[in-house]
Amino acid sequence: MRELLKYLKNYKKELVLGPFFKLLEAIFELIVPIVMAKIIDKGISQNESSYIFKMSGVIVLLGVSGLCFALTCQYLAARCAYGFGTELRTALYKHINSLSYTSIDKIGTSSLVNRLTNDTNTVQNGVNMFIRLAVRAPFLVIGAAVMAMIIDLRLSLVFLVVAPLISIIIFIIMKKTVPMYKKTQQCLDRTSVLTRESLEGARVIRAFSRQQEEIDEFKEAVDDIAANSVAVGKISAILNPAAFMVMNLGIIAVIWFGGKRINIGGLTQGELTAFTNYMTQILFALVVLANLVVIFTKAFASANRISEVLSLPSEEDGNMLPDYNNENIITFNDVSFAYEGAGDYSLRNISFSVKKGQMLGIIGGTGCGKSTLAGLIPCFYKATEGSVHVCGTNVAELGNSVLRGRIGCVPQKAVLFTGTIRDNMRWRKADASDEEIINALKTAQAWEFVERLPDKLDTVISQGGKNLSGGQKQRIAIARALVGSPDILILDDSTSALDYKTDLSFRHSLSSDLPDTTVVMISQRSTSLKNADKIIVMEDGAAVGIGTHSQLLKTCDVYHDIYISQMNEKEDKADA
Ligand SMILES: Nc1ncnc2c1ncn2[C@@H]1O[C@H](COP(=O)(O)OP(=O)(O)OP(=O)(O)O)[C@@H](O)[C@H]1O
Repeated sequence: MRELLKYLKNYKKELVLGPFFKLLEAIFELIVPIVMAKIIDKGISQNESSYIFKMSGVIVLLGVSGLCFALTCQYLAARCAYGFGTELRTALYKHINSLSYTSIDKIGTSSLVNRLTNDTNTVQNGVNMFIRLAVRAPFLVIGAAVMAMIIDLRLSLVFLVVAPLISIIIFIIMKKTVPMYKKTQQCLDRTSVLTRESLEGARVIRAFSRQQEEIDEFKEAVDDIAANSVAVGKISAILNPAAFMVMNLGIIAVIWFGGKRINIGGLTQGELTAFTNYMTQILFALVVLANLVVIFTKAFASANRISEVLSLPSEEDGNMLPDYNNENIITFNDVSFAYEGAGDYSLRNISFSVKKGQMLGIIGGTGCGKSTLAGLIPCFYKATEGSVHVCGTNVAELGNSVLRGRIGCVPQKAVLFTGTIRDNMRWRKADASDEEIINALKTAQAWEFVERLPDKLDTVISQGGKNLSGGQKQRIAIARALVGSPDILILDDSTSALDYKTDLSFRHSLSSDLPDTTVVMISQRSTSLKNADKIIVMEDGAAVGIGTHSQLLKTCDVYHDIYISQMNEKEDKADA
């Protein structure tokens, strides 16, 4: 929580001046009933119209000055709250970008988006309201009570009964509703996650005709919010009538006892009017305080959720890659790995090494740990046991930007970003020339279709690359990783959408165009890995075979079975 306060440090002036101006407005508001009393007691009772006009002018002046103070406070509050919100959002966004995969997995992407948007807005609103009302409302309650006591101490005993009664009503209602507000916030969170998932997966939902199930699930979540909000509304609805009832009973008591005091000359009519005015001021201020409690409760809950993210450690920037002459560019020493929170190991006792310029193939059934193994090389996750070395240095000790700058990654799902093809191609190397980009596109077998596009490299890729086919997206994603000739290229089943011929041409171009690049290729097709210098056969997190294609055919049953089944499939297709 305290961590968030540092984003307010540039707004100290607003934090002091804002409530100060609101305080001035409240002081002026407290003066008005006194002036009213004077108008009644002197102006009206003695029929002094000039006095009435003069004092009415004072009331107008007080009103206009109060308005100016209120507007100044509003301006300062907005400056502070929105400035704070912007700084917090920027810092949070920067921090999220520096989080390790493990931390991102822990919170979840949808929840991170919510914290970055909804929660920062709620905290921002909390700061705004703090400046505008946190000082004013309690000051008005105390100030009005003091003013009433100054007018008539004995009559103000009514306050001692009315104010605690109203406070008790507010307390009981808040006690019931505050937890419900928290629950509503959780329900809103769930709705945001569902909205995000169903919009992102709209095509899949339609392909599986799951619209109704999604609508039902969404409706259930929205109904939860509605039910909660209605329940809160019903309880909160009691607040105003109950408080006003107590207040009006109080006013009756004040007028009753006050009338008697007027008769014996202990109080004037104007003072009694001022007294009742102070009573209503107290009531309104107490209701504002109740609303403030709700706003602050929400803001504190959101601040905690933001703090939780900010307290997650950033990926530290470690050492530079030293000059390295040993030929083993990647080495796994008895590596085991378990995802945080997952009961079981996803990788067990993996040991192998790859030489510079070689190609390492990884093959195995789904969920056997291929992507997990490849993800340890750029240190997306740190090995739980054992160590991973790149260029002879433990990746856990290397600076991530240094390490990842040397590695080109093509993930399983080709993700492109809004912008031109050229923009997307410059992700590894910001100043890559068109020639470098075109060479990378040629190696990835993508230039043939990019060249035919009317705008070529200037073609705009729409959100998520929706204006490209799956194979085209994959080829651009591969080309993006090739720009700047990385030392290591990781292809995570990245040629799955390519036909056999394009896949073959790509592999040929890769070995001729980037002879010094070490390639780690995950593939379901044994034919794609046939020429690899080393193939790791994975099964249930363990390496059940390591060797060349011909060695594995003889020594590894799993590999032999995969190869034979794929050959049979090919023959079946040829027969058909
Ligand atoms: N972020 C994660 N958190 C927890 N468990 C995970 C995570 N990612 C993967 N796993 C688990 O680790 C195991 C290995 O997953 P991995 O993605 O490495 O398999 P894979 O061989 O690449 O599969 P596929 O061929 O289907 O892509 C699986 O059991 C999977 O459920």
